Amino acid sequence: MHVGPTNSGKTYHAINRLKEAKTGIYCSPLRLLAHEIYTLMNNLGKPCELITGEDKRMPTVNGEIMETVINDEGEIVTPMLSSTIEMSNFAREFEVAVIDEIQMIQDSQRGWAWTNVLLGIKAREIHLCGEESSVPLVKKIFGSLHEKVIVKKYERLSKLQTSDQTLNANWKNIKEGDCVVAFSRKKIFEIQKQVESVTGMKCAVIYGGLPPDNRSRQANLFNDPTSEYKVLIASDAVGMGLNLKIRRTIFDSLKKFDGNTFKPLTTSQIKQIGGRAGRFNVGYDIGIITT
Ligand SMILES: Nc1ncnc2c1ncn2[C@@H]1O[C@H](COP(=O)(O)OP(=O)(O)OP(=O)(O)O)[C@@H](O)[C@H]1O
Repeated sequence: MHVGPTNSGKTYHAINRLKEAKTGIYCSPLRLLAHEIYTLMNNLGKPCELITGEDKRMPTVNGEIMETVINDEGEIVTPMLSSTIEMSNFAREFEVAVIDEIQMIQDSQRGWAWTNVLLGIKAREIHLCGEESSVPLVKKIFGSLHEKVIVKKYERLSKLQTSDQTLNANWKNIKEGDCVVAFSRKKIFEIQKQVESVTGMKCAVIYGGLPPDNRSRQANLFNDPTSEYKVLIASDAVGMGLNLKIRRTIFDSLKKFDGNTFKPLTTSQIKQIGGRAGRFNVGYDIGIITT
């Protein structure tokens, strides 16, 4: 297990191990991250297939789609596979499996997928990345199976501070590198309109339902210092894995609708989402969180 706060290099170390493996699978919490690892592996010359709920892509070699390789069972076989967690492959055997954001195993709606992969994936070595809070549960599960769990703890690579001042939804105070987090698509577009009109800066937009290619484009626009997109308006979809050049995370609300009622965000959710600010090696050394 690679555990620690956001931006502490957990995924970096797990992916480094995946890069060395002859065969491997990356199980992603998000389509966009599955795409990222698919692209990374193929660019490294390790043929990698992509499977998400709405996309299936064969490996590419020098930008060209690779010929299909089919095994005796009629399955397409490539050494590497990057998939969303719900689309993980339980039939194939892998040297290394990387399961990202393992704390999601405690999620009431999607936790089943992490449980399935944890217990069902056929890999000699499983690397779990996520919050330290998931260690007791994972140890309990593997303990009952007499499997060994090694826990590696990481420290955050850049500083994270909370601000003692709120913006009070006064969007005039928005600055370059800010990311406003809101929890409905309607609210995201409302804020985008307001921020653009009062600051004159363009806003990139990221939310869960946005197709992955579009999401990558928005992330690239925001990260590119030469683009006119200086601000990001996003849902909590930014809370997982994306490398974004955020200076300050501004929560539009500290409550989120869970399908039944509005619930206050937990400390861990605030850290996960807010911790996107000040990401190591991609911009600002100190991240700031405010409302
Ligand atoms: N040892 C390292 N050398 C160079 N870059 C690193 C190193 N460790 C991490 N990074 C870079 O720092 C950034 C954050 O690392 P990473 O994504 O692994 O963090 P994480 O702990 O998995 O965080 P999160 O849970 O937020 O995704 C990435 O851009 C990663 O490439």
